[in-house]
This record gives sequence, structure tokens and C-alpha cells, in this order.
Amino acid sequence: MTGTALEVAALGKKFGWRSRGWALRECTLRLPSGRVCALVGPNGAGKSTLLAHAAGLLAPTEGTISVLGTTPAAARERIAYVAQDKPLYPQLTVAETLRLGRDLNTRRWDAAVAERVVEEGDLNRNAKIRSLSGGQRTRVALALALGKRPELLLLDEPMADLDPLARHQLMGTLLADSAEHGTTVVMSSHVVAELEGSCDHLLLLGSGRVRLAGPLDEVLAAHTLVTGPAGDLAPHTVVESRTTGRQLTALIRPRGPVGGGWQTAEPTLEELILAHLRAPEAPALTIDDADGDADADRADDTDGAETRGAAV
Ligand SMILES: Nc1ncnc2c1ncn2[C@@H]1O[C@H](COP(=O)(O)OP(=O)(O)OP(=O)(O)O)[C@@H](O)[C@H]1O
Repeated sequence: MTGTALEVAALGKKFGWRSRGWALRECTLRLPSGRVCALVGPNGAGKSTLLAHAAGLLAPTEGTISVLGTTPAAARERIAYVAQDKPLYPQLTVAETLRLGRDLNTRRWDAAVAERVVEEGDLNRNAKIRSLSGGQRTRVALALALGKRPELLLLDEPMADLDPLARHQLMGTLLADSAEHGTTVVMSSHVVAELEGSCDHLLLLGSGRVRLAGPLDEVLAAHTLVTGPAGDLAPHTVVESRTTGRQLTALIRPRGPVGGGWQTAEPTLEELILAHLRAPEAPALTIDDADGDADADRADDTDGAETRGAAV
């Protein structure tokens, strides 16, 4: 699938005139269609705020956001959004909830996938939503979202209240369905294990700003874990370094070959994310997902942030 699912330019959000800080500030990113994007960052980083903008539920204070080539409001029919608190009508039964989903989405409703998600959870279709556990409600919310047959699926910590087995099974259904239909998925999570192996794009926010963005394999490959006797790591960009005795361990962005004396390895996703969370002042890195543009050069911005790839 080609095209852009999500494009954000200098997006800023401030809640209320009395608010001290910005929930989002100068966020710029582009997500091509068909990607499964992990949205990570510490509490309060702005993940939910970004997803709510993409869903058309919040308006930017500054900057722009476009979804599926148009405004979030105009794309609403083609988007499914599962908010953190998964709002559903408590007085309806599971069956009535699915019927409501069908009636509200007559042109796109995929009854088969919605029914399958509910059946896989062994839910009583006549049970009222208010009688369900948190995890069971999540399953109904995901059934509604997939049944809508969206082009863009926005999930705010979707698996947080599921048991490990349900999480594994629902994630499998979600990924298989998205791959089959070319759905773009943006999924926030604090559970890195949940994202590893399922996402092909990474977006790390911190203090309302983009810290890391790009195709996951390229973002990982742009970093190296080095270990060795404490020494100078210039000219490489050091994201984070720690010294134990005389041994130094650092996550760097190499600028050229890493000299002798250092043991090197590509970081895991968890090591990459943890190092950036521990080092909130490390320069940002954006790698453009340029769909086949292998000619990625690095350029340093004036504020120390790094960008690679063609401008979009
Ligand atoms: N409706 C609101 N009114 C005022 N401030 C808000 C509102 N919603 C979010 N914020 C603030 O915006 C910032 C970003 O919040 P957001 O919920 O987007 O973070 P998050 O990354 O999703 O966090 P978490 O991982 O805890 O879910 C926080 O400082 C939060 O207090």
C-alpha cells in the first residue's frame, strides 16, 4: 500500500490558557500507509494527546495534522480509535453493541471479524457491557474497531488490561487482520515485549516532542551499544553512557567506524527505549520512511536533532 496515513507538521497542543506546559510541541512526523507503528514514551509524554488529534477529537493549538490525505474530521469514517478508557454503552449487551457498530457503519461493517474477536474471547453475547471485566470490555472495543474495517487504526494502550494469553491471541488477530487488509496501525504501549516483533515503525515521544521516529529496523541500525574501558567516544553522538568501575557501556549513534577497543552490538528495542527514557536530553533522531529511498543522509539541525532521509 502506498500513500501517507498520518502527517503531522509543527503540531503543538496546549490545554487551556492557565496550563503551564505544552502537551505536544513542534511535533513533525510522517507515517506511510500500511505500517504498524509503536507509539512509546514516558507517562505524560503526549501519546494519548497525539492519538486524540489523529482521531479528530482534539484540535491543534498550532501546526497541522492530516490523516489519510485529508483532515481527521473528513477521514473519521475511515478511522477507528480505541481510547485508553474504552468507552462503550454499559446498558447494552455484547450482541447489541455489535449491532450498533453495524448500524453506524453500514457501508464498511465487517461482521465476520467483529464476531470472531468476540467468539475468541468466549464472551456471552447476552451479557451487559457493565457486567464485563476490563479485559472483556477491551475485547468488545477491539471487535468494534476492527469491524469498522478502518484504514487507520488508533489504539491507546489497547492490551493494558488483558491477561497474557488473551493479549497474545488478540495481538495475533489484530496483526493478521491488519496485514491482510493493509491497515495502518498506531499503537501506544508501555509494554515493550508487546511491541517487539509486531511493529515495523517506531515513534518515541518525550515531553511532548518527537525523540525518535522512523522505520524500526533503521532506527535500531542507527544505534550501537558499545562496551569497553572508559574512553573518548568522539565523534559519535552519545545517547546515554554509564560507567561501572573502569567499564563504560554506552548507546551511541555512530558517525563513522567505531574505533578498536570497543565491543559493539545492535541494541534491542528495549535497550534503545530504556536508554532514551534515561537520557531525556539526548538529541532527537528522525529517519524518513521514504518508501525505497535508500539514499539516506544525515543532517544535523541547529538544535542538535538529527534527521536522515529525504525531506517530506
Ligand atoms: N484534558 C486535559 N487537560 C489538561 N491537561 C491535559 C489534558 N489531557 C492531557 N493533559 C496533559 O498533557 C500531557 C500529555 O498527556 P497525555 O495523556 O497525552 O500523555 P501520555 O503520553 O498518553 O501519558 P500516559 O502514558 O500516562 O498515558 C500531560 O502533562 C497531561 O497532564
